[in-house]
Amino acid sequence: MHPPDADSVLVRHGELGVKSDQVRRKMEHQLADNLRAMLDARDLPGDIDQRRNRLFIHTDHPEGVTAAAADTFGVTSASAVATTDPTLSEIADTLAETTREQYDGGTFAVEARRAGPPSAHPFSSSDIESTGGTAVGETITDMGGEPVVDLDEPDFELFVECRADKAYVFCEKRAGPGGLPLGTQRPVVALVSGGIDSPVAAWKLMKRGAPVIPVYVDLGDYGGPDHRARARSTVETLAAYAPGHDLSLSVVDAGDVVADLSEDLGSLRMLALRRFMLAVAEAIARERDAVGIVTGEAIGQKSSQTSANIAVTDAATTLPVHRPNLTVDKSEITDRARAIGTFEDSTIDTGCNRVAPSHPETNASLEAVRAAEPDDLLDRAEARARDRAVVPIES
Ligand SMILES: Nc1ncnc2c1ncn2[C@@H]1O[C@H](COP(=O)(O)OP(=O)(O)OP(=O)(O)O)[C@@H](O)[C@H]1O
Repeated sequence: MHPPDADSVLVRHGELGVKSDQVRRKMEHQLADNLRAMLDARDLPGDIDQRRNRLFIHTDHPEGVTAAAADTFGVTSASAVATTDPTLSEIADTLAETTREQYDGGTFAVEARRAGPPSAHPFSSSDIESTGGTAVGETITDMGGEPVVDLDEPDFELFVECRADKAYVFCEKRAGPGGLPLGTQRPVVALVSGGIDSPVAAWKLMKRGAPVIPVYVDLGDYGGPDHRARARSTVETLAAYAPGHDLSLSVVDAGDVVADLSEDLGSLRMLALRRFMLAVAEAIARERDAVGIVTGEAIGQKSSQTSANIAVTDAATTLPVHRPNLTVDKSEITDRARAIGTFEDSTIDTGCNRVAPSHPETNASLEAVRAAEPDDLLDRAEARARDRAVVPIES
């Protein structure tokens, strides 16, 4: 919902404001680049105007641009605004026009913020609220309604932001993902299985500014083409949040490794496989200058993810393994997957064979796993990582 004469989108970012000037400027530039790429990816016109602590996108497609900004990491909220002169009468007229266009019954409120030195305007923010509120009330009466103000939970809310040179009127603050602009942290390798959890984990790292290098370990007969396709689809959905950043999917062939482990390792096979995957991720990270690995694991969610077993798998790599879902309940991870759009891809039935043993070890020791797994397991991981296929992903 936006004012009829909306000509720009006001983009707010949260955490950047508390950084030093130098860091903030760099992050704001990255955010502007990412917004530019997001608009291009969606074929939306817009001129980005970078101001201190906020950005404006001047556009004649306010709805689409608001949605694009609200999908961009680092953005806390976005509003399609009508720009007007910073006078009480112009602001009141714009509020009245917006009411005529958008009011659909119920209570209303006007919330105003005035910024700048007191000398910038001969009125206060409460003056804007009372003059604006009167204009809105009169418009509702003209429309045959009964104007009732509710400052706590209005059905229809209008906002005014009045600055020294311009005033902005809007009816919505569309929430963005928050976090930091993508590209303001060093990259990490994301182990993406295509299940519900790992795309969410990768998205969370992206939200904090770290680009991800997605890696899928192909399980051969234990996975199959649908399993691979599912992983690819989740990465395509993630890539839509990251235009301008390369999310090509590395596919590492491991069918024979899984078959060997399944034959020889009994209750420890999942741990050896997880260690193989982390070693693959580390090899790719070293080559691509990435500084960590992200997985979808949550403590205790599966036998390979007990606190004891995580210690054993972690020992396969010297890189930090980020597990942003570690303490998050499955229902919450699933809600997030639905919100970011990866849930549907993740729940495609793949009919893949089960690698996990019927009685998996839940309290393994590193010594026992090392003794049981093939001596060359981690070397094989390194070799497989070198031979990987890279599938381009469009954003
Ligand atoms: N085939 C795979 N390729 C790449 N990474 C994988 C693969 N299988 C598992 N992983 C990584 O190991 C983590 C734990 O594996 P788990 O068996 O729980 O995966 P899953 O249930 O198939 O998928 P998810 O954890 O995404 O829901 C995953 O979150 C993912 O980061």
